[in-house]
Amino acid sequence: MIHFSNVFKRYESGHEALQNVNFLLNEGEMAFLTGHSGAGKSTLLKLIMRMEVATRGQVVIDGIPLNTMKKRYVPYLRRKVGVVFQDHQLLFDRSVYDNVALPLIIEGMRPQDIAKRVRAALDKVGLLSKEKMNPILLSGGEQQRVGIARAVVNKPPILLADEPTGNLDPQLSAEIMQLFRQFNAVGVTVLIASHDIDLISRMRMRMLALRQGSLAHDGVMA
Ligand SMILES: Nc1ncnc2c1ncn2[C@@H]1O[C@H](COP(=O)(O)OP(=O)(O)OP(=O)(O)O)[C@@H](O)[C@H]1O
Repeated sequence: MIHFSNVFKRYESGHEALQNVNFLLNEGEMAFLTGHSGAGKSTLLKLIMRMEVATRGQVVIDGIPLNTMKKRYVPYLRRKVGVVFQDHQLLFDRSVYDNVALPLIIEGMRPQDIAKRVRAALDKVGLLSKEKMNPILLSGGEQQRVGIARAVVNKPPILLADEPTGNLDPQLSAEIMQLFRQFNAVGVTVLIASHDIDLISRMRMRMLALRQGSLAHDGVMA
């Protein structure tokens, strides 16, 4: 599903953010991506979304090699990949419902189909009763749940998250991680960049650890 072979990424500044990264995340697998600040986590996620392109090597997503992918196919790739950000990037001039509906409106889906999908996504994250509220009134954990609902509303086969619990306390972080597990349990391939080694080790899941752009560890932490 997500396949990196001998991937290097050098930015125009000359900085080599990733060096010879190799891993395969199969369909339906879930893993964490860790590493010190500047280790290359966000760069790796950007390569999967094709916000950046590898300098050498190959990134293949769901059978599609991204290096040679034509620009016009990028929106098609992005529909396959739901993304959750640390700061959730919600719009505070509209309701929870409208925030979650946004990707479907952009896709041009019919309003009655949008309503079904949005309510199903809000139900999964436990926020159906708050659909009319402005997200600014919600707690940090609830805002992150809205961000997750928006990321999964078009049912992408892949879910990426960049520090999704960065601003949350340990209890809320564990709840958010549980939510990712639930999506994984129904077949979604999940990759989560996180600094939270304690939480990751408690979850006993596969961990890809970057150190200065190289993959230093791949496996369940002992
Ligand atoms: N657009 C860019 N141009 C030049 N250098 C960049 C660019 N983006 C990132 N870098 C550099 O590449 C390296 C890896 O950055 P990246 O953001 O991938 O790390 P990270 O592991 O996500 O860090 P953090 O945990 O702090 O977000 C860093 O040294 C960073 O300064």
